[in-house]
Amino acid sequence: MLTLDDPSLLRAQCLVAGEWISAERTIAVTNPATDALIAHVPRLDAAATRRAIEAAEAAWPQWRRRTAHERSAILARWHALILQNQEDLARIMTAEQGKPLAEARGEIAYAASFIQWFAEEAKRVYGETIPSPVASQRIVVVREPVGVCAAITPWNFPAAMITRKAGPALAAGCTMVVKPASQTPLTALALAVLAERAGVPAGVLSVLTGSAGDIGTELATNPVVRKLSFTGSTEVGRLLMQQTASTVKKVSMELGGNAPFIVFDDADLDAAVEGALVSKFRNAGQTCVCANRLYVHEGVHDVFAQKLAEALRALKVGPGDQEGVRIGPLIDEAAVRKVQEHLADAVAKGAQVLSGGRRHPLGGSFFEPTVLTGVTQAMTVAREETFGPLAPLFRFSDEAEVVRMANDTEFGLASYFYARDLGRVWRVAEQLEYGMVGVNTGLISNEVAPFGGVKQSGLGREGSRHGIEDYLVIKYINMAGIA
Ligand SMILES: NC(=O)c1ccc[n+]([C@@H]2O[C@H](COP(=O)([O-])OP(=O)(O)OC[C@H]3O[C@@H](n4cnc5c(N)ncnc54)[C@H](O)[C@@H]3O)[C@@H](O)[C@H]2O)c1
Ligand SMILES: O=C[C@H](O)CS(=O)(=O)O
Repeated sequence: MLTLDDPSLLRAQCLVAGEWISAERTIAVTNPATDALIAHVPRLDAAATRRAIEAAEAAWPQWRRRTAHERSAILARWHALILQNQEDLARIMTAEQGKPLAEARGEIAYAASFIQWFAEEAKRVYGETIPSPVASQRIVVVREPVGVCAAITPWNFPAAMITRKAGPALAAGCTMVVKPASQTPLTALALAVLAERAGVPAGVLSVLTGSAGDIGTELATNPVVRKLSFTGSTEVGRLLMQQTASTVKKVSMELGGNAPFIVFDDADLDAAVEGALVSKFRNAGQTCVCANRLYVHEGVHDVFAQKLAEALRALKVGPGDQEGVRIGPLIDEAAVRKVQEHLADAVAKGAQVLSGGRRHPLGGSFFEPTVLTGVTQAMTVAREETFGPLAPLFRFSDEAEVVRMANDTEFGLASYFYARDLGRVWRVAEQLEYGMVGVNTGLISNEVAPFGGVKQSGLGREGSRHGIEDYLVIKYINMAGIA
């Protein structure tokens, strides 16, 4: 049973055009740890999406005319309300997504930090003047909100992936229609309750649950929508890029990953093990920046493998609302099957299970944190994002060879390596073909740095001073006839 200090935050309705609406057709939201029903949310369609888009268009002129300071003050209130309700929001998140409560609390704080960051960035959308080549002309450049925006977000970070988009959009003076993942809508709807309480005007922010295809296609093809920001799989990202092309929308794509995690022979091994635990097993391995391939120098491989396996054995697996749990359930049965497929393929091709390797005795979608050794580039786990608690170890001996193997993927989101030689740190950091590089750390995500990938891991950056750029357009004003 989900017990909240403020039960009104558990909202089984959608915020559309300033109204909370229900629907005859609904989607069941269940707890992945217990399969228990939490709530039914509306199964909205393209018509409801059009209403939200029309309301966003109608609300935009007034919202963009507010001063940056006024928008900033509303975002600051939203930030404060999120933190004041952190415990309830974390409970809702753990119930519908499964992550341990401590991680959920952390995600709520992380999500709130984007609202706070962009409340401040709203006041720094600067323009420029350019010396004119013509004496009677003056050249001014201003940056303006792009207009009605759409956001489609994944289930693994149900709060932060929304605020990482809504924060800069509203700060820039845009309006936004959000479609959260159907597995984790309640966190998004609770954030919408708090946005409304903070003073976000009707129509400026709508949150719709329902058919991904129906809502998504409307958001991707409706000409009123000028910008679409997507976080999710590369496969769906490609589809949305095709669909948005018909109306030439701005797009931000935060897509899949296949992060290498390299441990050199001069690494601090205890730090590397700690980094591997964070990078590989946060959210039970269900993050886009999880270490997906662990390359360990042959000179330290066996010690590192034993240390990692020993550290894993200390991690408690169980429902996220239980005290001390570090590894919650995977989101669903399909996620477990993908881990099993990667595991079976690797073992069939010669890998060995050092630790774990089975469904957890708790049953359901719980899986033992697993370490594989003897893994090679020929195995599926080297090419596909596992998105589960499976740590495949690859041996290497040569720096140039391991950089080549690390870059041998169509993905380019996050990468990590542990080394202490300064020359090696610079060489490897510069040669890794990724949007983000963690050096001697397994956790690189924060609101101040530009988060995003290269190659087929996406387009654009979220967070940092760059994150608001995707919600702005540049206008050049030439004033002639000046004596
Ligand atoms: N780069 C990042 O910042 C980042 C962050 C989190 C997750 N991810 C990636 O997301 C994936 C896991 O999340 P997921 O399973 O929710 O991804 P997903 O692509 O299946 O779904 C993401 C969102 O897209 C919606 N969607 C699905 N099909 C759609 C369609 N045809 N049209 C419109 N919308 C559609 C879903 O309902 C959901 O809201 C992984 O690949 C992970 O790497 C990336
Ligand atoms: O799944 C990847 C998200 O971006 C989570 S985080 O930003 O790395 O915490």
